[in-house]
Amino acid sequence: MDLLTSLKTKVKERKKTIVFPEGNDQRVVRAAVRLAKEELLTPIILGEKAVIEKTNGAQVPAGVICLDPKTYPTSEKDKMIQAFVTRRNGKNTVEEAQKLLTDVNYFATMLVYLGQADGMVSGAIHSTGETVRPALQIIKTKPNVSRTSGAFVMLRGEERYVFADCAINIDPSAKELAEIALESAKTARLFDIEPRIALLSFSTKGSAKSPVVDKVKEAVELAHELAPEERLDGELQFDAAFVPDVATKKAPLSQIAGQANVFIFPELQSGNIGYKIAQRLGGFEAVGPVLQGLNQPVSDLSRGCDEEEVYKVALITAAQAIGGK
Ligand SMILES: CC(C)(COP(=O)(O)OP(=O)(O)OC[C@H]1O[C@@H](n2cnc3c(N)ncnc32)[C@H](O)[C@@H]1OP(=O)(O)O)[C@@H](O)C(=O)NCCC(=O)NCCS
Ligand SMILES: CC(=O)OP(=O)(O)O
Repeated sequence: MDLLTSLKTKVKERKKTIVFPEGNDQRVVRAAVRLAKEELLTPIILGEKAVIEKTNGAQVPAGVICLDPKTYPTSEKDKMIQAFVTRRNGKNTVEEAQKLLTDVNYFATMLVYLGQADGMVSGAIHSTGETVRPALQIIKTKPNVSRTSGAFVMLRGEERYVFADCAINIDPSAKELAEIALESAKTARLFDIEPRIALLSFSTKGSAKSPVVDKVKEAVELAHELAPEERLDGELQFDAAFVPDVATKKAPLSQIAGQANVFIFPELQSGNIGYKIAQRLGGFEAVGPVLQGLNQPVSDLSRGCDEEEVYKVALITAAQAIGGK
């Protein structure tokens, strides 16, 4: 079954509510309206109804909730402010909370935190920092996860891979890299990919020496200790990880080399550049970033996304809300 069909089947059974803070962006509004019409999820679009309908170019159908934070009932807003201050545990005052909650990403994240939505999709017009910071501060990571990270599912014909971290951690430590690798294995399984994980480098099995290579080697050791059952290896160059002939020459003893389908980049510059090259030169569709390791799903779009990508990322967010990772 292709990715889209399997996601639709999954989310249709247990319709989730997803909040879209960017009600003034046509790609977002049209994708949300489509998802409602197809009865795949219940969208909450933030903004004034008249503006949302103008953005859509038509009235929004029944099943779409338009919610304007500016006219949100005072009693509900007060509850939200109190919940925010409590969650921030001394890090923000009531005055700061009032100001922050005028930001649609903070407002939408609080709807998720308070259980009024099951997930959030934003980032079509907001930067990654603006989109994910509220989630990092409010929703936070799951008990055994110290850092959230961003994975892309890369699709081309029958090919399906996971690339991470392409979105969040600028220079992860060895421990964080190990965690990113193991969280990416869970993301892979969410997309029916049985993970074979390569921790990438410019070195294969000691061919180059550098502290940055040592970081990747240490991450491999830590990941093996944390999850000995996972099929994982490194440090590997991309060709050694992906091309069987090259793997035979560069890493003949590796069980993963030449067969990897989950690629872990050593830091964010290579991860973000790598996925965009595969997307723009390699003709892969890049779906994501899927944020891994959060207590509740929040997805950050790329600002270069189109309506189709918003549609798919929303389906993924709903699938994350259902679980099964
Ligand atoms: C994600 C990012 C915005 C966080 O930066 P920041 O908000 O300045 O981070 P801070 O260190 O001030 O931390 C803010 C909060 O988030 C938490 N946090 C930061 N990074 C986190 C992570 N990866 N996972 C979990 N929590 C994180 C901090 O613990 C802190 O929580 P607290 O306020 O409760 O103490 C930053 O790492 C970043 O800019 N990454 C690159 C994003 C990007 O441009 N990607 C390319 C395009 S996708
Ligand atoms: C994921 C990503 O690179 O996002 P943007 O293109 O919005 O910076």
